[in-house]
Amino acid sequence: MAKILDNIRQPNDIKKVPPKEYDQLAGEIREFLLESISKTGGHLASNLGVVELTMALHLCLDLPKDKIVWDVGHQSYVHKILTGRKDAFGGLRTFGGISGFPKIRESACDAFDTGHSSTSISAALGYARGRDLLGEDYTVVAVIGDGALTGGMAYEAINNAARMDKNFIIILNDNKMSISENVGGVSKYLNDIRMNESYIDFKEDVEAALRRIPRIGSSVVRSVKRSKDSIKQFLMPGGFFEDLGIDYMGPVDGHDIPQLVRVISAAKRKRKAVLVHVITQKGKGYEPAEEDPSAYHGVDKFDVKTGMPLKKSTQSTYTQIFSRTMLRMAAEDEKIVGVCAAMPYGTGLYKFSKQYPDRFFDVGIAEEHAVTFAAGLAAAGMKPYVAIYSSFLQRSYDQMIHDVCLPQHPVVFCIDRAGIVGADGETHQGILDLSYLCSIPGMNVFAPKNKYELYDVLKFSRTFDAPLAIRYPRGTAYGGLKQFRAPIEYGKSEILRTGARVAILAVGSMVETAWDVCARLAEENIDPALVNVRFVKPLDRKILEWLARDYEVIVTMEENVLRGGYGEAVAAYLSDLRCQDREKYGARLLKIGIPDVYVEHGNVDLLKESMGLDSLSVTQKIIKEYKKL
Ligand SMILES: Cc1ncc(C[n+]2csc(CCOP(=O)(O)OP(=O)(O)O)c2C)c(N)n1
Ligand SMILES: CC(=O)[C@@H](O)[C@H](O)COP(=O)(O)O
Ligand SMILES: [Mg+2]
Repeated sequence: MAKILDNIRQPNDIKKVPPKEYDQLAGEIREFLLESISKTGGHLASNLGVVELTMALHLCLDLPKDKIVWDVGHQSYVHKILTGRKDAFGGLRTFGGISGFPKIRESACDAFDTGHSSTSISAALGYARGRDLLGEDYTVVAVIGDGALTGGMAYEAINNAARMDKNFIIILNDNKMSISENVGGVSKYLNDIRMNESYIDFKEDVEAALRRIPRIGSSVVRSVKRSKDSIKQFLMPGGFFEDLGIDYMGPVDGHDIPQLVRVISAAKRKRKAVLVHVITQKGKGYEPAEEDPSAYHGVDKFDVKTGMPLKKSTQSTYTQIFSRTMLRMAAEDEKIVGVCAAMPYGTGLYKFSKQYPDRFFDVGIAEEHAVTFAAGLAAAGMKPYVAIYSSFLQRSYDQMIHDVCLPQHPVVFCIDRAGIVGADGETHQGILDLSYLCSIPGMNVFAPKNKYELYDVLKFSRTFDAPLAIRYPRGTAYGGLKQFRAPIEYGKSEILRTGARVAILAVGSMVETAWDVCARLAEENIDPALVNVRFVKPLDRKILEWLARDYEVIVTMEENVLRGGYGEAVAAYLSDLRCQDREKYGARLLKIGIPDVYVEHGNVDLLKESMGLDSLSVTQKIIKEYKKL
């Protein structure tokens, strides 16, 4: 049977659909999302939850003239389907395929690239201010989730938006969920409003009735609106926003298209900033996702019938090693506390949160606060472990300097998703952390070579009385090289092979690759030394002096951009040594790492190969260098 969705081929095509067919179209979109994402993986529950909201926005707006900025952007699949990209979903998040996030390069209907949380209101406000300065006329809408609304940047923007005297629309998509249950005061506030079940017309009817009271009616309404008690919440939910000068409309049923169209159309007529509070269900329309939206936030390929993943990995991930070790350490030391920013599952603190609820803090999507909060915990005598993804920790650069490293509070940063993460693309690749961490005076940086060493360095961290950052990649934990397990010694690297003429210094995940490179080089009668760097900062100067003196080519390997990375630190030190004695420290340096670029989405191995980080590419580069000797 012909599908309505088949006629949605370009932006605004939805406007040709008769209203009586909206529900059928919504059903077809959900069916398409399930069919497609079950084959490719991606973000499911959030997109199932915004089908009607996205349809209503597309019915009320004229894209690409009007602008929608999707916060985080993981919920923009329906927007992409309605703007002519349905047929590209077979390649979702694959190399050269469409992104899982909005990308201006992909479509003029993607007004702003997103990926990290809580940026939408700022970006949209910038659009609106630019529009007004240029005397242009289009609608600007930020769509932000209740989770993203726990991010501080959103309040900086809301504070600024309150001064708008032209139309500016914020759609708050409230589904009570971040990736896990949403947390904090904001979530409670929104829950109270939601519980109130006050609908727009009912609230207006009550207000109109009050105003009809002769002589005193209007003043009654005014005093109620000024009252601090719950009746205000009833009559005027969203008081927080209203008190800031932002009109509040809602709560609105986020699955009722006619109601949404009516409210969004009304919001478009406002000559100020207006927040439309939309209530949706994350995972709507797919029972397994409705039951457990966290589990279906980000999915691998799965069986639509059962909801189960098609392949279940039996090997531990670095996240699981971290999770298990945290539980063991916490059992022995009550000073150990765990902090995360809205990602207990992803970072491996979920079990810790269940076993030690009083010593676990999920601060919401608030990485800046998480770090300074941890510094406060350390100042109070606790031993804080901040579990956070490499790319999200970028947010907390100043807090790591100002609140942790300058005062030398012993905070441990457990940095997951360090290196190429793959499918999430540019915004999520963890390829900058060695650079930004090593630039901070007083920070110590460790990269474990395998799962045993992650365990060992976590145990080492317990009594380490200074800031320590431990970075490890997404996914399966390398279980090889277990024969090498020298005790962790502060600032010391680990020599795995001595060899001759060529010496490889490999960082973290690159040790596994380097071990394979050594095997390949052996076939060319090249017998390199191999050092597991371990401490990226401080440098193990003794080892570097030895290699610079006794070897002819030094190779550094890191899954990080070269700029400001380990290789450049080694280069600087070798240069200092040569200033002392050019002859003595004459080794040449070959740096292997990620160039000064952003890395798009795709398969991890494929991306590494494209940047020359794979074993064969590294081997060929070393042979080429060796032949110059
Ligand atoms: C700075 C930052 N921290 C963490 C994340 C990971 N993350 C992606 S979506 C999400 C939850 C967003 O919740 P919400 O805004 O309510 O959207 P929903 O999935 O409920 O639609 C989180 C924590 C991120 N993308 N950016
Ligand atoms: C949208 C977002 O930022 C998160 O959902 C992120 O995609 C999670 O990444 P992992 O899948 O590596 O946990
Ligand atoms: Mg949410």
